[in-house]
Amino acid sequence: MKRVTMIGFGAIGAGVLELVRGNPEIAIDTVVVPDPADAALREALRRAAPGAKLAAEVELGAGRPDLIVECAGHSAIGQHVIPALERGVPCLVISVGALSEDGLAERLEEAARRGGTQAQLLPGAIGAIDALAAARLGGLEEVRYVGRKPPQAWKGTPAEAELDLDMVDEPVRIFVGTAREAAHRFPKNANVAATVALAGLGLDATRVELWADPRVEENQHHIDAQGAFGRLELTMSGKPLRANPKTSALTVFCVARALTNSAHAITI
Ligand SMILES: NC(=O)C1=CN([C@@H]2O[C@H](COP(=O)(O)OP(=O)(O)OC[C@H]3O[C@@H](n4cnc5c(N)ncnc54)[C@H](O)[C@@H]3O)[C@@H](O)[C@H]2O)C=CC1
Ligand SMILES: O=C([O-])CC(=O)C(=O)O
Repeated sequence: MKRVTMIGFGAIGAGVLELVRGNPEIAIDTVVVPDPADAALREALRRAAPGAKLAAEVELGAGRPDLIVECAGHSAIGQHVIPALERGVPCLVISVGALSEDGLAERLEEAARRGGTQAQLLPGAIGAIDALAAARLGGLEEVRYVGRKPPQAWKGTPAEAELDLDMVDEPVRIFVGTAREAAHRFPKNANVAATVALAGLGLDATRVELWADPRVEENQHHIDAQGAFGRLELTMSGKPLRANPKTSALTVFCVARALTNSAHAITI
C-alpha cells in the first residue's frame, strides 16, 4: 500500500479523495492545507477520508510519505514540492503552469536529481500530451493552443479588470501571447497551455490564445501541432467541476489515474 500526502483540498483534492476512497492500494493519510485548524475543512476531511489528517507541512522526517500529489496551486511547488523532492519523495504535479516562473523548472529538476527521484507533470484537463511529447523527438514546426471558457470561469483573473464578465454576450479574446506569459497571468486557467508548451516547443515558442466565450458551456481546449510526424489537431470540451468552474472534471480523473497507476504493475 502506498502512503500518500495530498497537497490542497479544494475542488480537485476533494474529487480525488472521493475516487480513491476504499482503494486498498492507496492510503491518503495526510492532506496539506494553509490552515489545518479550519473546523469546516476538518469536518469535510473527516467525511471524505476518515483516516486522514490535516497538516500545514509535508512530513519529511522518518515518517515521510511514499508519494506526494499536488493539487493546490502554483505556490505549492516552491513551498512543498521542491523540499519533498530533495528528500527523495516522488511528486505528481498538477499546477504545471508554475513552471512559467523564471528558474522554477530548473530548481524542480535540481531538487529531483538531488533526491534521486522524479516529479511527474500531469496532463490534467488535456489529452494527447504523450503524442505531442513523442512528436517533439522527430521535430515540431508549430504548436498552437487555444483555451475557451465561459465568462464566469474568468472571474478573479486579470480579464475582470478589462471587461464586465456578467455582460459578455460575444466571444472575447482576453489573451494572445506566449504560453509562459499565459501561465503566469492566469495561474488557475492556463496550466494546460504550459503543459502543451512543455511537451512541445517550450514556454516561449508556443502561441496561446485565451477566450471568454458565452457560447460554450464547457472548458474547451484546442491544440494544433505540426512537424516531422505529421499533424495533430485536438479539441476537448471538458465539463467544469461544480465546486470550481475554472477546473475541468477530467483533471480529477487524471490525478486519480496517476495515483492508482503508481501502485499498479501494469499501467495504461
Ligand atoms: N493541469 C491542469 O489541467 C489543471 C491544473 N489546475 C491547477 O490546480 C490547482 C487547484 O485546482 P482546484 O482544486 O480546482 O482549486 P481550488 O481553489 O478549488 O483548491 C485549491 C486548494 O489548495 C489549497 N492551497 C492553495 N495553495 C496552497 C499551498 N501553497 N499549500 C497547500 N494548500 C494550498 C487551497 O487552500 C485549496 O484547498 C489550480 O490552482 C490550478 O493551478 C487546475 C485545473 C486544471
Ligand atoms: O481545467 C481546465 O479546463 C484547465 C485549466 O483550468 C487550466 O489549464 O489551468
